Amino acid sequence: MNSLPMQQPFCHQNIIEVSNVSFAYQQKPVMEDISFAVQERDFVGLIGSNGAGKTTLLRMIVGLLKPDSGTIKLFGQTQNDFSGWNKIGYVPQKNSFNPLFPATVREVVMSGLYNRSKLFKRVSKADQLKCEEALHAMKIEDLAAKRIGELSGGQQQRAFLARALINNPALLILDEPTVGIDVETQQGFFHLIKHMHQHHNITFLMVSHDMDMIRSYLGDRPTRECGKLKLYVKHSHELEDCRETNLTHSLRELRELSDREKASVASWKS
Ligand SMILES: Nc1ncnc2c1ncn2[C@@H]1O[C@H](COP(=O)(O)OP(=O)(O)OP(=O)(O)O)[C@@H](O)[C@H]1O
Repeated sequence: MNSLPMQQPFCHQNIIEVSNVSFAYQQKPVMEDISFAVQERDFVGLIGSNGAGKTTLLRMIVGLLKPDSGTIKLFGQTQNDFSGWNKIGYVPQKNSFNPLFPATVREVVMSGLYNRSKLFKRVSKADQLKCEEALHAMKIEDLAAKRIGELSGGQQQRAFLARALINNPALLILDEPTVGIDVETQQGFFHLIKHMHQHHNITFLMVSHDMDMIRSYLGDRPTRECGKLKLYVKHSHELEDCRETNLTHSLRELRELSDREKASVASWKS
């Protein structure tokens, strides 16, 4: 009998696996024995009252805080073994920048590319191109040369999203990304992240207090509750499809590609 474990369908792979995690600040417990998993192509909305520990949890996931007990795996590896940090884009809770902060928007966005090995290298043409693409995606090309501190809160938030996008992340972790952003920009932003979720194979973990947005995209009821936290989850396509193999996904991608090509030929002809 074949004793090999059955291979998981592609998009059922755990991207984040939080197992029995507890954390306290100076002996004051924030969460106890939390476990959940985020699978590839999930969009997870993390909801909870003020002080429930949402930011603390995100900071543990991205390695800025260490759980007191329990483990967190990323892309199947423990955080100690994990080296693919550039696969993760993280936008922390809104910061307000001192208007005198010297970096320009372009420099802030570019800094998303730097890790220890790149810090002292010259910026390549390819890196510049990535930066321009990220600025373009967030529609802030015209602000690129401005000092980040001169921007409005919403514009700063876009710059931080561009910074998170520059590495073309597989996982985007957002902590209340639309706080302080006007309604129109919020709608544009949600439209963009939904598009990224449905068409660009990005997995999302997002803290938000915007229940209208959460319900409209992720449904009325939480899929899971752990401690004081509620998780609203939507997979990027019908889960039934995932019972198939990778082939379903490949076919879907081929179909989407061919639709896009048809659309671009049609627009070229007209
Ligand atoms: N650096 C810190 N030192 C001590 N206590 C902290 C620290 N950061 C957060 N806390 C406390 O830990 C608890 C959880 O904070 P956290 O910021 O994770 O909550 P949250 O769910 O993100 O809240 P909010 O919705 O208000 O952003 C709160 O009681 C908070 O006061």
